[in-house]
Parts: sequence; C-alpha cells; structure tokens
Amino acid sequence: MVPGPGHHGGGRGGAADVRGDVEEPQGLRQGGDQVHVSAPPPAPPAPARPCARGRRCHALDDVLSGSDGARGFCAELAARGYALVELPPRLHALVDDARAASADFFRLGALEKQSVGGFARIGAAYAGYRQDARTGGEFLELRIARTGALVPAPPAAVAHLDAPARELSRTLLALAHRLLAAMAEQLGLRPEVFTELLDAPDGEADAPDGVVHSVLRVCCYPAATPPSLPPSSDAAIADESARAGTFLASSAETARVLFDEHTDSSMVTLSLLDPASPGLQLRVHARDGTPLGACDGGWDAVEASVPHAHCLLVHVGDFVAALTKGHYPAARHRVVREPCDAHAPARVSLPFLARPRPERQLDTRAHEPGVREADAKLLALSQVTCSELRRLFDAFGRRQHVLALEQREQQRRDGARRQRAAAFRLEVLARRLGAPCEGPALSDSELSG
Ligand SMILES: O=C(O)CCC(=O)C(=O)O
Ligand SMILES: [Fe+2]
Repeated sequence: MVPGPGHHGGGRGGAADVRGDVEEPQGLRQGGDQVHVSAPPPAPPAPARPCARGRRCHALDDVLSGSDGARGFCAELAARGYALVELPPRLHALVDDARAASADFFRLGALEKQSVGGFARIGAAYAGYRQDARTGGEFLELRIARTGALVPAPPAAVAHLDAPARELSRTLLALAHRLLAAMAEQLGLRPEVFTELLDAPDGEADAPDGVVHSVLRVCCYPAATPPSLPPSSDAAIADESARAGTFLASSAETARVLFDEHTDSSMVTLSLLDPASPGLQLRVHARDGTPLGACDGGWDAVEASVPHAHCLLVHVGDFVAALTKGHYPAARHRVVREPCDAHAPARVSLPFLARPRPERQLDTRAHEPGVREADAKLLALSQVTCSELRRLFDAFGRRQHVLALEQREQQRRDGARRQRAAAFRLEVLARRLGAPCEGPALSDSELSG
C-alpha cells in the first residue's frame, strides 16, 4: 500500500534551496538530466574550520562555489572517503524541525509506529517502519512519491514530521546532486556523470515506479539494554540494512555496536550529526594521513567531535567507489553506544542515502572517449544497470553480514564456555576450601583460568 499525502504540521512550507538564502516554493528546478540549480554568489573561500582531531568542517557555500573549497573537500573525500560540511544558518531550522519531529515519532507507542506500515516493497524500493531484533534499533525509511507525498505518511499524532521530512529529503537530494557534480569535475569528468544516475533533484517528476530511490532513513537507537525481540526473518531487511561488517573485536565491543560496520549501497550518504547523542564512527582509511590506530582502535568517532548539531557528514558509497575505481573510497562506518553509559539518551539520526535509480544504464566508456581503459577515471562498464551493480554490492554485504554473525555467535559461545569454566572452578575451589583435606590445592593458572 502506498499511503497518501500526510498532513502539514509544524514545519515550514516549501523546500529549502540549498544554495541561496531565498526559499523557492518547490525549492529546486529541474529539466532533463542536468542539475539546473543556480550557482551561489561567488565568494572567496573561507578557511576550513578545524574540528577535534584536526578535522575540517568545510563551509557549504565554499564547497558549492566550485573554487578551492570544492577542491579541498574532494581531496578529503579521496583520502578518507568522508568529509564534513557546515550547514549554513538558513538550513538550521529545517534540521532542528526534522530531528524533533523524528524523536516524537519514536516516542509513540509500538502500535502507532507500526500503523505506518512495515518495511515493504514499493516498486523496486523499500519503505516503512522496522525494528532490529538484536539491538532494538528502530528505522523509518521515508521516500518521496511521484505525487510529492511522503511514503509512508507519518501517523496523525506526528503529522508535523511530514513537512520537514519532505523538505529535508528534497534539500539533501539537491545537495547530493551538487556535491556529486563537484566530485566528477574534480576528476576532470563532466558534472553529470554521477548525477544522471540519480532521481532528478525535484524528486517526484522522475519516479516512473512511484518513488524516488534515494531514502531518508530515520533511525532511533535505544538508550540502554535493548529489549529482546523475536528475530526477523525478512530477507529484505538483510538486504537493506543488515549489510553488516566484520572486525568485531570482542564481546564487549559487540554489545556496544548498534549498527555493524558496513558501507552504504549509495552514491553518497549525507548524515546530519549531533554531538549531543553521538554514535556514528568511521573507519580510518589507510590512505588517510592519520595513523590507523590513532582514533579509538582505528575508528574515528566523528559525531562525538563535531562542534554543534548542524554539521553534515558526507561519505562515499559503493557506487561512486566502484565507478571511480576507488579514487573515492567507500566509507566503512558503524554506530556505537557512546558514551557507554546506561543513562545516555536514545540516539535519533537521519542519514540520507542518495541512491541511483535501478533502471539507469551504465555505459561509462562514453564519458571518456579515446581514453585508454587503463588511464580512464571510470570503471569500464557497458550495458550494466544500477540494479545489477547493486546486486553485486548486496551479495558482498550479505556475505560480510553472514561472516559477522558467525563471528558474533562464536564469540558468544566462547564467552559462555569461559563463564561455565570459571563457575566450575569456583565451585571446586569452594568445595576444597570447605573440605581442605580433599585433593591438592589448585595452581594459580587453574584459578585464573
Ligand atoms: O544512524 C546512523 O547515523 C547511520 C546508520 C547507517 O549507517 C545506515 O543507515 O546505513
Ligand atoms: Fe550506513
């Protein structure tokens, strides 16, 4: 079922323009495959702002101005697979409204949340509400329909989620277009090389199967011990979000991890960060200048280190990584409970996964005529659709997920065995202390296990 348009509530009307101070009623203009969004007024690039750990927050308008700002931003993406952008004040209210309304949604009772509809197929995409069996994490996947409505429509009790979620989706889709155009240009390619694979920036006009393929994934991770839930058998869930990683260091570390290490099957993912409830971490890439072990065992706790709640993390997804032959590496990331404390609030996050339309055809050689394949910037692909490529990424993701589950199960069994052995040793020790004449004393190694 595709729910109809939701109600307009507390959010502002019209989609925000990601470039200018003026809001356009429809936000973004569209025509053909080109991104027809007006350039921001030329301004001298401001120096990037240092964050914790020497990280830089690039001013959005500098990145979009096509000057040194774009070069620095793209160089960082090429080195680490992710970079931070500081949102201009004109977008702050939108981010705040979307975050607050999302938190309101997750405060609803289980039945009300489920009333929006479970995670289900719409055309070639999925949308809806679901809860992760292991962590208790909740996910509401929202898409823009051809009609312009949000799918699924938020329940009446949080009708005020509708307007900011739609506006944010459109704003971030438009922004993804601009960033991907800059990333292509920095490689010496035509700006539309990546953007022509996406839905058009105004979304609904280009959705033959009913929905825009890019998705706003509204997430909520529980504050404390997750409830025990029945395991999900939905294969789609495994496809979509349990494309989990490996590298699970220990059981304690595993318990801390709310969303396993993975890469996104997106072109780029845009994540609004909030240092008040941090959790998103990125693997330090070998190409990054930072020593691999420098940040938290090779993890960069990026969300914990941003100065305020209006920083946007841009990270590279599988599609751009594959298409550029790894020039822009896919960012491996995860979500952890941080700080590791039972009183920490639930974390609400709003990653936007800018995804290609599944039916778009990849004929990359046409973009670099006369260039030898070995020198080409793009992977040579012809007559491959984005949905075929996605299947490849999902197969890898699923394999990694299976390996991670096996590793986790092994850790659980090892832990349980160690616990049983320790209990047994204690019992033996207690008996011997109670009856010291029976048998020899235990050695230190026997006691320590
Ligand atoms: O919750 C987050 O910030 C990120 C979640 C994530 O990695 C994803 O949805 O792919
Ligand atoms: Fe992700």
